[in-house]
Amino acid sequence: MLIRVNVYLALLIGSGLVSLGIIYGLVSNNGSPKHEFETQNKRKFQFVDAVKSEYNSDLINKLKIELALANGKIEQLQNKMQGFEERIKKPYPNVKYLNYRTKKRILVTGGAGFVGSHLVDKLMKAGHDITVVDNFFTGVKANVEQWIGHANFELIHQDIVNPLFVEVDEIYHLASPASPQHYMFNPVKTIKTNTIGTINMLGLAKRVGAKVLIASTSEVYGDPEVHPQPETYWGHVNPIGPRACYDEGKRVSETLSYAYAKHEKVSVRVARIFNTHGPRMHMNDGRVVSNFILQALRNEPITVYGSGNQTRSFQYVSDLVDGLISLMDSNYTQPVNLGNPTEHTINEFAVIINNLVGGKSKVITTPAVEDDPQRRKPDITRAMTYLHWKPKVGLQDGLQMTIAYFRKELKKSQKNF
Ligand SMILES: O=c1ccn([C@@H]2O[C@H](COP(=O)(O)OP(=O)(O)O[C@H]3OC[C@@H](O)[C@H](O)[C@H]3O)[C@@H](O)[C@H]2O)c(=O)[nH]1
Repeated sequence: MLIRVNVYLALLIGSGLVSLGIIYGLVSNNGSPKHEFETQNKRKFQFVDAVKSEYNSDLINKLKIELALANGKIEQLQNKMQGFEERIKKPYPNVKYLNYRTKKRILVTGGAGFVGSHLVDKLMKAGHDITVVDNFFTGVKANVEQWIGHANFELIHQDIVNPLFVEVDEIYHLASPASPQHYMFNPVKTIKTNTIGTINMLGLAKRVGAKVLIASTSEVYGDPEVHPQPETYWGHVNPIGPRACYDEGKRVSETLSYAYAKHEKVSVRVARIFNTHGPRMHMNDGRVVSNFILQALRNEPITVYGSGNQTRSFQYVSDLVDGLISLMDSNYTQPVNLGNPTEHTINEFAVIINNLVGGKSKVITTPAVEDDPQRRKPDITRAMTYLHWKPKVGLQDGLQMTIAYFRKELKKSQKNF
């Protein structure tokens, strides 16, 4: 019994001592229990604040990621919608009504190309029946897609090196690669197109009694020794140089035209086309205008081949199309230069284009191109006299439209990658 009482006492004293110890500990540590309570509370709040701010920054980061994902999805949907909108068939552009007396059946070879498609637009709008034949080497269906399905329009996928049998009243023979990079890609093919292809078109014209316009080029003058170049100048062409497939090909094309005119009584027109630019030039056309514009838009160095002192004169595509139609409609059968006589050096073009684009590209010089014509400017007296034609679109205005086109194309192509 005594032992049990002692144990109780010991326990009581022990627990009392422990309590005292704790109270002492608390008091000796921070002064008063109230203070300790406040400190603990403060700590608790600090802890809660820290947790809160960590939670907040986690939350913000999470929200940021979700926002970025949502933005990505919105952009994807916008692109999809734009794709759908582009696929929705737009109504055809207005086409004039022509009766059977005034409506012509017209064949445009190379009609899906840069110049050809603009010509097709104008002839379609004028109300004629148009047949386009193209092998799509440099032409693209998109250039004529606005007419596909129209009752006045037909598209034939064929190479004109193979004979073509259609009934037409007029033939605009534009089919041939025209950019030096493209025509040098397969010189034999370029020669075949401009010789066999031209024979096929002249043969067709002879068979059906059609009038035929041959798209020739300023390149028939080669690296000219006469400046500016009148149609009476015979030219200065290297017959075995890298450009010969095109230059000589077009010269044979002209020769064939006048042989058919003289001996087969085919009604021919020959347009000598000078440098031209405008929308629907190929993105990788390789010619100076498209190269410089794309380089300036991408802030890449502008590549001037050689000294840059060589000159060119650029016309806008709508002027050329007007000239081609005026020539076809005229009674004039000798070759006619179609070009804009405003002449600039390539160095000047680099600056003009860079400024118009508002780019920061620097201009660099790369090795000169073999047989590059050093000066080129059309004498357009003939066109003015016999066709009453002269270019209407100024260089800067035309370039603005070409730049706007490439800006749009570049955006499209960037979206697709
Ligand atoms: O990036 C380039 C591209 C071209 N050039 C130069 O710019 C000048 C024009 O060259 P392009 O390739 O545009 O065209 P070219 O005048 O040589 O040939 C053109 O002539 C008239 C048309 O019939 C044809 O479209 C084409 O053959 C050349 O002196 C060429 O060397 C550059 O300095 N840098």
